[in-house]
Amino acid sequence: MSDARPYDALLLLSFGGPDGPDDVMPFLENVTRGRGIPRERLEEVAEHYLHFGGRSPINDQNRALLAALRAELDARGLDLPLLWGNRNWAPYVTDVLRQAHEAGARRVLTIFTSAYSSYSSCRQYREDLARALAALAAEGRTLAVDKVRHYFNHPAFVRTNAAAVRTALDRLAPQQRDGARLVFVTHSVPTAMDDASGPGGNAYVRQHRDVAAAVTAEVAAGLDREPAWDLVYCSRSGPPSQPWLEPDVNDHLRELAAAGVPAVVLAPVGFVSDHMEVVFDLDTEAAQTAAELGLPCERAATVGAAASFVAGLVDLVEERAELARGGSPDKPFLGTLGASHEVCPAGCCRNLRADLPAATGADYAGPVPA
Ligand SMILES: CC1=C(CCC(=O)O)c2cc3nc(cc4[nH]c(cc5[nH]c(cc1n2)c(C)c5CCC(=O)O)c(CCC(=O)O)c4C)C(CCC(=O)O)=C3C
Ligand SMILES: [Fe+2]
Repeated sequence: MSDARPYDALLLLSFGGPDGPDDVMPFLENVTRGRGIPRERLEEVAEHYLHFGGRSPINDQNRALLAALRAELDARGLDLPLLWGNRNWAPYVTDVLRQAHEAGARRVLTIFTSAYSSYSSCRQYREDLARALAALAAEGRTLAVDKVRHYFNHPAFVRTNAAAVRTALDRLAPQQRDGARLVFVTHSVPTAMDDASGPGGNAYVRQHRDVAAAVTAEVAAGLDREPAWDLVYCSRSGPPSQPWLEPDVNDHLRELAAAGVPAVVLAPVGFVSDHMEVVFDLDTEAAQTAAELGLPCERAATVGAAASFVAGLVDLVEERAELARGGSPDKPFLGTLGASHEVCPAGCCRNLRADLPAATGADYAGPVPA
């Protein structure tokens, strides 16, 4: 029987993005406040958004995911309200949690639109939640928030990505397919951020490598060979003096072409849907690089609102609820790292700039008045 108790609402927590040209600069200012991103980089990224009419794809992607989640919750008889809140653009998480509290919610379960550990992909969302809870506590509203575990190695995430890679391979001409390289892509982060990721450090890279290997193993099971793979990065930001994870996807495509690799599948496993990084950095920029090199290149779909992925997310909701009720659910995973924690250990994915409260962690003491 399906059960989400003790939770009385489910929150999809995301990054947010501009909905039109007038939103672009205020959105970018929200994202980069206090982060020392050079002005030229901001102007360049503003151009990427303006190239798409000033509208990020992320909001529509989230709306599609919400609709699919609602349908899957309903199909399992889970009638808890489904909310959507963002860090950098409306609907802002504090406003959404305030409305939820007004409607009677007291214990909210959260899913982040990011599958991995790191300050940017996990702890910063936990800080957003802590800030929202503190603001609401100051208004006399008390809420408790938990999150589902990291889902990078959940079978649903791995297998949905593997199916997308197979589909992309099938789009290549038969004579290119056999030697095609699987190039897994994620968002670059400062190497210092990776060093501080997860309980033991470097979790960001370790988790991505684990996913890449697990997806490749799933793909290989349907072929008569094990394709070669690499993990590369896109969307580097920050000052040039600061080391970020490399290689950049464009540099890597140049190396592969020089080495005579016949074709490439780009698999953006670092992104849960077609964000700006995917439609610009990969589908526009990297596609252009590959075309210049004469290197056949297919981009695999992101998990987006695929039914198999959405079913996995709702499995995680049920798993987390059972844990909260004191049960010991099965925690399925693929790869070598094991099922991740749902309550982050103290100091996990440390903020290198400031020490701020972060919800859903062992070291979180509850709402901190603003
Ligand atoms: C790891 C990671 C994820 C994945 C986890 C997750 O999904 O949360 C992610 C997601 C996203 N990043 C996004 C957009 C931006 N990220 C920026 C800047 C930065 N990202 C960073 C890391 C990450 N970012 C970092 C270390 C910076 C430097 C500044 C800082 O230390 O914080 C900037 C500033 C301009 C620039 O410098 O590029 C923008 C506009 C969007 C929206 C896209 C859309 O609109 O579709 C999404 C989903
Ligand atoms: Fe980003």
